[in-house]
Amino acid sequence: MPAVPAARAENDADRVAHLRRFEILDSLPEGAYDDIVALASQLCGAPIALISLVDAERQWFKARVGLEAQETPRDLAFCDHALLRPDAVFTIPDAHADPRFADNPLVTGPPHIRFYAGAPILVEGGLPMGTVCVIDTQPRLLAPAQAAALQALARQTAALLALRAHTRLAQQQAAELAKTSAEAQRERQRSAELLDLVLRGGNLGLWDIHVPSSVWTANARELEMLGHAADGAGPSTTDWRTLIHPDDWPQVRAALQAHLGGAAPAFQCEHRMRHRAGHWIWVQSHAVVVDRSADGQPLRVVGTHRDVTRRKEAEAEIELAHARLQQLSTTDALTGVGNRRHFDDCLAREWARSARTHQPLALLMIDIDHFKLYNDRYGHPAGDDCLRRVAELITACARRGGEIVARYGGEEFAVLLPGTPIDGARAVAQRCLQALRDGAIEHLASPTDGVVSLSIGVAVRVAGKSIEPKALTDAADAALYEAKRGGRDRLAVGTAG
Ligand SMILES: Nc1nc2c(ncn2[C@@H]2O[C@H](COP(=O)(O)OP(=O)(O)OP(=O)(O)O)[C@@H](O)[C@H]2O)c(=O)[nH]1
Repeated sequence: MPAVPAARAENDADRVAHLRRFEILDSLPEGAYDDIVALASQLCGAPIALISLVDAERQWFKARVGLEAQETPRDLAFCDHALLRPDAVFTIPDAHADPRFADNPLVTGPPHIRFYAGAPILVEGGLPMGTVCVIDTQPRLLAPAQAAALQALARQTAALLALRAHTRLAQQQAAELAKTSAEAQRERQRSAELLDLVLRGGNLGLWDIHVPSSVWTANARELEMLGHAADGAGPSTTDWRTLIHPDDWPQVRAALQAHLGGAAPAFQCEHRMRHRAGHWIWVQSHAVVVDRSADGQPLRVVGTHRDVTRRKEAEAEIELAHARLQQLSTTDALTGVGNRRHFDDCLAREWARSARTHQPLALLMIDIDHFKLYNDRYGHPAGDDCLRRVAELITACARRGGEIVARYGGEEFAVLLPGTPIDGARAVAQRCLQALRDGAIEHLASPTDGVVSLSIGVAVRVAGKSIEPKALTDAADAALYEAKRGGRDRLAVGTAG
């Protein structure tokens, strides 16, 4: 008659799943479990003692004494029967006399079981995982104290399983924590790399000011920008204010105070900073308050600096070029005094001023006498030299400041005298005539004294609603004509319009 397998409990699948969660099946031997079977064998005086865990189709021995086999099929397992009465010690006093086991190969063959007693190992929730059991080759019984000891050892085994579960959970949590913290570390690293990339890509130095102490710290790029070693050896001062150009300090302070006081969302400004080599570099500065005290006082400001020295230099060059261009566009190339365009602009401007202030505006129209004859006699290049010299002499006569000397036409000059009444204008004209006489530029072809002379028309007007600037130029032209007609080397004053 074959062995009679135990009936399966309804929750057997749950039980097996629970057992497998301990991940103990097929694990290596462990001292704590070995101790339990050694104790069971000794306390019960049995040659064989096992911790048998009942898997789906086998029983596997976590610890054993007196038996070679590591596992047996579940159908042959005495322990499987013990699971049906979880609260009691399952005992077979004599397997030969029990029809369920008499033909069991473990009874008829090695290890020749006659006696079996198994205490179920009950884990949390009351599910039996297997038994702590003792086996003898002789029929017998357990004393009540031995049965109680076997149950105590089964509880110890359950406690070991619970401990194993807790340990594994703790290990898993520790591993997850380590993973999370490694991920957080990696994330921090990535952020730092990204920030570095942004700072490098934008060529930005990073700085940090502790506001109450004004102590300044900076990253490697900032230090490098200021000429210090990137290894962190910064400027000898920790007070950032001493690094700022004194001329720029008021502007920096105002921008900073606007932000610290809440009037501006950020501190932004361009200013110069001291380079270690002694020169100044231009930086574009951006910063924000990142920490405030409980009462709202700024504690920490973090910002960036971009070196904009090259841009600033380029801007200065462009400005200079622009100024040069501006000057070129208003200057007569031959004589260096203002050109006609400049004169026209100045006349319009001064006319408007005269209209506002009711101050007189005087104009001298100055023409070189017999200049055609000069060119004819001395040649055109000498004529050019003569024009330059005359321009110099006239400019020297208009020395009050505010006067405008311009080349009006070929050998004709104009001097505009803002705020000058007729007497003053006449005096300037006289000085010009005298300067030419004193200058004594040889002009042997001139019927007038053998030196270059001038004819000057003088006119003065106060601008008004019904009078145009042309009135002034026409009057000066008419006066000039009078001077020519009167014999040259003289001035004539235009009549008041
Ligand atoms: N060398 C030189 N000559 C110039 C320049 N611009 C105008 N002239 C000459 O100046 C002369 C002006 O001659 P005119 O207008 O006849 O008058 P003028 O000979 O000075 O005689 P008056 O004005 O009547 O005294 C002309 O021969 C022009 O060629 C210049 O830039 N350089």
